[in-house]
Amino acid sequence: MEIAFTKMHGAGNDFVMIENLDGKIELSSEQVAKLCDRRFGIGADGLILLNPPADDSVEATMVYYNADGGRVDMCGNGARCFTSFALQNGVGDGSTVSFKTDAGPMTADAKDGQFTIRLTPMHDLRLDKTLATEQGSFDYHFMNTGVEHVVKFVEDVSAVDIVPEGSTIRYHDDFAPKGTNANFAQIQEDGIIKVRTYERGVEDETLACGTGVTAAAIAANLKGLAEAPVQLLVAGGDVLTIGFDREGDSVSNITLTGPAKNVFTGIVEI
Ligand SMILES: N[C@@H](CCC[C@H](N)C(=O)O)C(=O)O
Repeated sequence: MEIAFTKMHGAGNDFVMIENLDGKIELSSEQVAKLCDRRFGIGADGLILLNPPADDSVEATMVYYNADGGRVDMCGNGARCFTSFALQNGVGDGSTVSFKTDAGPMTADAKDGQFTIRLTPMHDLRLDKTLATEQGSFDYHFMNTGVEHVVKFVEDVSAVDIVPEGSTIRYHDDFAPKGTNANFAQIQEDGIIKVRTYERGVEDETLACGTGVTAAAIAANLKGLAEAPVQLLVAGGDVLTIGFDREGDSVSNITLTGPAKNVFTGIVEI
């Protein structure tokens, strides 16, 4: 079977996008993993299906798979690419799209090459926790911004050995059985937060993580280290912007703004 795809990226977090508005394409996790493989497939951090809406409250459904073929609830950079891809495929009103993800419904819009998604409410917040590992203990913050994220503030993010440190957090018993993504964040003097992320399901550092920078921005704000809107510099070199309202300990109306770009299109055999 041949499938048409578009390769896209959002701040260097890259995805295979497949238009499936007739709902005919169903992929096994093995097929997704092969399509995302950088040697035997197209190569990507994740794969996204543009599926039909499940009901008339939205215009489409976003189905997200990590590169390992596992389906997870949400992907922030992926949702920006999904917005652009849906608009390119005639979904929405030309600049705005509503869609369901496994994390919940969301709306998004496009303006001047920037895409803004309104995220589902943040939950499962755990601030100021301590993680004991074989390498020692450290403080962290945890929350679900669509998917699970640990945020660890560090002095110099370039000095972090992301894969061993990130995988220690990702597979730690405290986050079992689902595991978590791990973000290392440095508050720079200019107020921009530099973030590097180890992603579950890619099992490596990615060049950006939208829900991860959202967690870092909210953690920084709740700790009195940043004011909304928060700007975050990701490993791919782009700056993403997180907006939200804060009242006491409550955070609402969370938005993620950044680029989404087409790279190439093609036909792949599965
Ligand atoms: N890159 C994404 C997050 C994708 C899901 C993540 N790997 C997980 O397993 O939770 C983003 O931009 O948010």
